[in-house]
Amino acid sequence: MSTLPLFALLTDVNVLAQHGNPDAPVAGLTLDSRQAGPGMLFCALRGTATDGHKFIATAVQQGVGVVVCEELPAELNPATTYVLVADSAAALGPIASAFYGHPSRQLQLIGVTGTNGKTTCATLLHKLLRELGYHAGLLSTVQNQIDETVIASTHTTPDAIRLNELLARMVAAGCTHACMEVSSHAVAQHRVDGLRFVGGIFTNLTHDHLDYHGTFDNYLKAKKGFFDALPKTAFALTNADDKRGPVMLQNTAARRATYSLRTAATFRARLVANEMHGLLLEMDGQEVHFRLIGVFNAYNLLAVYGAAVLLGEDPTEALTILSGLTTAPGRFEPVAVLGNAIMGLVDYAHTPDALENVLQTLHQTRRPEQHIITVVGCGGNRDAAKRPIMARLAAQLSDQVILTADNPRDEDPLEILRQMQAGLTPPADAHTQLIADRRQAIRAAVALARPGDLVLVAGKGHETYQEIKGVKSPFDDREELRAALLETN
Ligand SMILES: CC(=O)N[C@H]1[C@@H](OP(=O)(O)OP(=O)(O)OC[C@H]2O[C@@H](n3ccc(=O)[nH]c3=O)[C@H](O)[C@@H]2O)O[C@H](CO)[C@@H](O)[C@@H]1O[C@H](C)C(=O)N[C@@H](C)C(=O)N[C@H](CCC(=O)O)C(=O)O
Ligand SMILES: Nc1ncnc2c1ncn2[C@@H]1O[C@H](COP(=O)(O)OP(=O)(O)OP(=O)(O)O)[C@@H](O)[C@H]1O
Ligand SMILES: N[C@H](CCC[C@H](N)C(=O)O)C(=O)O
Ligand SMILES: [Mg+2]
Repeated sequence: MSTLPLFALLTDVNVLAQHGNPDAPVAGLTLDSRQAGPGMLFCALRGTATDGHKFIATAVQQGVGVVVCEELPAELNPATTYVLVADSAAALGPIASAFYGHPSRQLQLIGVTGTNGKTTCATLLHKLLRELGYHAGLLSTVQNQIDETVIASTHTTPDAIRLNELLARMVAAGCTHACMEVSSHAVAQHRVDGLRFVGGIFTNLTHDHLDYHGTFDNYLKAKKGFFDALPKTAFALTNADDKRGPVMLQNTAARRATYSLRTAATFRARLVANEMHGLLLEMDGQEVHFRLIGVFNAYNLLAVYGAAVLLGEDPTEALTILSGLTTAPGRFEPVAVLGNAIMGLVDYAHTPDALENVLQTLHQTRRPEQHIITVVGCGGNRDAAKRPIMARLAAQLSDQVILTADNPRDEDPLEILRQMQAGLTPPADAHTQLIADRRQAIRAAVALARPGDLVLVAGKGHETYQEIKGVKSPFDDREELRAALLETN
């Protein structure tokens, strides 16, 4: 087993005190005592449910050689080295980066942050770089990729250890570029600390995750923290049309650039046509057709185009490739069945803004006689404040709505539905139903549809499971919708 001496991992860490052997060999890293083993470094993190410091003794019993912590245990094991730091989470990024040979420094690493559009932008940029001929990696909510090899994803942004391990695998596979999503949780939990980015993209900021961040201001600060940490060699590309776009770049050392559909900006686009089969945009003076649908995707496309140009790619070549790209899985994904004229759509809209955008897009592009039937829910153990807002938006912008379960996790599915229902005002009640079982809800929506109508199943997109009471069972909106459409054929 190859090891590295501890001191080599602490170069970028502010160590307050150290007990034991500074050259202790480190064979692996973990932040979870349940994964701890001989010769490993255990980093004790203060979490949301518990405190990793409680598990130091267990980790030591399991043979870890090094413990990184914010508070030393009362009794120290003479065979273990203890490293005291002010913030373990902030120390872990640089430690993981050093352990895996600073992979981010060997890649052109681009991070995308914002409430909505991260997966779409990161995936489009990855596809674009691949078509330009580069070996490139992707870290996203849907999946991680090394070129075309898929590695399952558990988080939008993995923890610092897994993140650096994946980046190192990309470097080993010959990748020159990597595109990744940077979630607000990741910034707040220092998952990306110690990485060297060559560019950052901001999409937008609207309501989400207030359960975790407490206030909108904290949520904004988490996103802004990513840009504050960018080096001056990087670019920072923001959405000038978003109210919070400019503030993101306020304190960044990076080269600033903007994109806009409405105002003067480094990268400009004009909407020529927004239709069910795609967008026609004038981008940087050239009129181009794109296969993605909806004005919100015009922003994603423009951001990716801007990033490609800032990376030094040829603008015309970038536009030509972008024009042929399809979107990320489960994002405005059509589900059609031969012989059935009902138009099915699966989308990952799980925030009020995303749901409104998708429904507005359907309004802007549908024929007048087409009805919109929406199936939507809200996740359990997540921001409850968005529940009534999402139900109200769904009811306002659809002809029929079915409220249903979306990963209720540890919560009572019916209670989540009641909280959603509280957002409805009387006339909306008449065209809204509650069907907790998502399969039944999708079937009921299809049964309500007439030929030509639109059935939108929102909130789960690419997900292939439904999590109820801690148990994940296979469930895929696309398969369920397809099965329901086949049944009514
Ligand atoms: C709320 C949140 O972000 N939780 C993440 C956090 O866990 P936590 O703070 O709850 O950890 P904890 O259970 O309190 O434990 C504290 C520490 O003790 C350790 N421990 C715990 C028990 C034990 O026996 N031994 C032990 O060592 C844990 O490993 C941990 O290091 O740190 C863990 C390790 O990095 C993450 O896996 C976990 O993600 C959970 C599963 C999660 O659901 N996260 C979601 C909310 C999330 O991060 N989402 C964002 C995307 C949001 C978006 O895209 O909009 C993401 O980036 O994926
Ligand atoms: N630029 C955008 N502005 C607003 N809404 C968008 C935008 N792009 C996508 N959406 C909507 O948000 C949904 C989620 O998009 P996407 O997966 O790209 O976002 P994300 O930021 O990665 O989300 P998550 O935080 O869950 O990782 C899409 O299915 C679509 O409904
Ligand atoms: N990244 C988001 C995704 C929510 C998707 C929705 N289907 C849910 O499970 O709540 C989160 O973890 O809050
Ligand atoms: Mg995502």
